[in-house]
Amino acid sequence: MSALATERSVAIQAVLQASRVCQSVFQHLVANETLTKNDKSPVTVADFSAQAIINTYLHKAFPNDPIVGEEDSKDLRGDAGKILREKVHSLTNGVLDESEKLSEDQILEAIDRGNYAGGAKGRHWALDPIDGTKGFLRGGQYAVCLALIVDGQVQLGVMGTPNLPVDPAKPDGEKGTLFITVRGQGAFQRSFSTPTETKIHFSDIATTEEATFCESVEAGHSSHGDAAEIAKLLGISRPSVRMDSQAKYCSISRGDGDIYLRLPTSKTYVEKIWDHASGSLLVTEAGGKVTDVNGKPLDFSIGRTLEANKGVVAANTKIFDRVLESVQKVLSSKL
Ligand SMILES: Nc1ncnc2c1ncn2[C@@H]1O[C@H](COP(=O)(O)O)[C@@H](O)[C@H]1OP(=O)(O)O
Ligand SMILES: [Mg+2]
Ligand SMILES: [Mg+2]
Ligand SMILES: [Mg+2]
Repeated sequence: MSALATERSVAIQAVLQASRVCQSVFQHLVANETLTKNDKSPVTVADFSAQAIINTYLHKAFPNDPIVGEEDSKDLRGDAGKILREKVHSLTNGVLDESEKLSEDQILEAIDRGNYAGGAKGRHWALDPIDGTKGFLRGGQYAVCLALIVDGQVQLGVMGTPNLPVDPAKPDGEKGTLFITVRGQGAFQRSFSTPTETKIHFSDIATTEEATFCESVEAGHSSHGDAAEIAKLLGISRPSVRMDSQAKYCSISRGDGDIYLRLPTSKTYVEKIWDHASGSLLVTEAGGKVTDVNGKPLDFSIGRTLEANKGVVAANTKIFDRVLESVQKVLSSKL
């Protein structure tokens, strides 16, 4: 049996079920209701439900593994949290089998199992139950992201992207793609509906002129202006593909785009490990390279954040050095 085979299959089941609960919340609370512009509650319900489901699956299979999860149950407790708690409870159980159903207390307990501080020793999971909350609300891209970190190094990543087409050549075809990677074993994708996996890899472009950028929709999360300047230096003329969430890591890993930059927009923002753990391993296993904007490897050994890093540069290995050089040229001119 290959290394981490059990972890791989548990992570796949957990992410699939969590992705289904997100789809169900979207159908129940977003698609069928008129939302006021600032009503973020549907995504909150989906966030909590997805974290409860994944932590329950992980705890059942690996009771001693700690979890670094983005959410905690504070907003679901007491009288103030009653309405939200009831929604999370009913929507979570709506996708679970009869034997798996959870009580309200079990849901709260499961969510709070994500309170681990992280660090350099031993193994722990890193979970972003929904990455790309804005994408979720727009019916655009979002991702359920789970990674296993051992002694500070990401060893396994599974990402569910409910709105990403299975076949990029058929944008109106089946949606719901799962991305799976284990260190040293390559990168794979499959649909939500069929377990057959296909190996994925970066496109085989050799020059930056042929490249396409994949960037955040939100300019507040990564500077569009700096990206445009970098594109110019690299001779890129194709328009950037903009999408929310870690689906950007997935897209470049299967060759839909070639470069993903997260260019700091503030001096104070610190990236979180759950936003990059699974995506960065997917990229390296698919033939790409990832560092921060200073060319330093992402350091997952510090705790819940990537405190030692600034921004992210991910690209096809063949063009990576030129991309990083241009990133540094543009960013250093801003200092
Ligand atoms: N100022 C910021 N710079 C970079 N990333 C940010 C910033 N503020 C929030 N984020 C995170 O960016 C991710 C979404 O990125 P994108 O726009 O590329 O889809 C989310 O995980 C979000 O965190 P959070 O989940 O706390 O909102
Ligand atoms: Mg996130
Ligand atoms: Mg999130
Ligand atoms: Mg968040």
